[in-house]
Amino acid sequence: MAAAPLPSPSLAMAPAEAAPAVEILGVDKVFADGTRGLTPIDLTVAQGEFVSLIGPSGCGKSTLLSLIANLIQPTDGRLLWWRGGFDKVGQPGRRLSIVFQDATLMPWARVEGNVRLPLDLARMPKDEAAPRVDEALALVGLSSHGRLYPRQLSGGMRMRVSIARALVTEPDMLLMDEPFGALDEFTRNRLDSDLSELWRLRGFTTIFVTHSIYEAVFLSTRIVVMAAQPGRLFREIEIDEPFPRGDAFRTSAKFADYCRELSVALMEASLASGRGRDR
Ligand SMILES: Nc1ncnc2c1ncn2[C@@H]1O[C@H](COP(=O)(O)OP(=O)(O)OP(=O)(O)O)[C@@H](O)[C@H]1O
Repeated sequence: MAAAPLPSPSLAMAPAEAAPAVEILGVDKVFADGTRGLTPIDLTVAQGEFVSLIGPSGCGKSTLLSLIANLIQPTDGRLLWWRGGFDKVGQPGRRLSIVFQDATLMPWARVEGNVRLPLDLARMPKDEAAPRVDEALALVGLSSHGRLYPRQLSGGMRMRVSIARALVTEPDMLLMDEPFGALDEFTRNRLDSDLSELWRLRGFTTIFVTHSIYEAVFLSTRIVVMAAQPGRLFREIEIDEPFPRGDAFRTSAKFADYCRELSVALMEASLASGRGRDR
């Protein structure tokens, strides 16, 4: 994704002073069959942060993301989006988009039609939508691919289309559930670099689910480690490295130190899983 510089201000460098984008207040989730997805969780993500959720399988990462996306409701506790209810989400400054692991493109529609889908659903006139689709495709480096069909694209390109579709609504918050998990490591590294640059330039708050230690360290301003049985927050690690980040960071001793620290935290989270709450 060759992200073109944009004039929009980035809050990404000052998350500590930024207002909350989402507040998760004593939220837990018990599913209809009695499975406890999460024990009560308190977590605030500030505007402009890039927060990764990582932890053993079943620790509730996707459940937490689905709660933030309002796709499911908490059993107890509440969430605030930009200090308000979900009814205000979608208004300017409060736009939310989600990207799933599977690109889920419409096979019968061209790339540009797939990217335009959220604007079509919002009944935006085609002539108004067209420049936004072009811009979103440019952001992910697919300007010349708009007339192709999904079957003509590689897995990495399909995921770029999925990201363009999320960006076309100009989100203030982007939720990503293991978007690059199915890609080879080389493609994943490139998409990570491009996503990091897009995030830096556009300043959207990002909450990113991953199983990859390297990916979490490379992308995040903060990593939230979770433990399972029951799903809960276990530890937080701030990644104190300026942006833009590139291969120099990926190959640095500091990067290796963070990876080691996160790896130890994950081992401890794994050991703590199934042993009830630890904080
Ligand atoms: N719809 C559901 N009904 C019942 N149990 C569910 C449902 N969705 C998730 N769970 C359970 O809630 C717990 C948390 O699941 P979740 O998918 O959020 O974990 P995860 O950390 O995203 O896992 P993974 O890393 O394997 O994707 C698991 O025990 C899971 O089996």
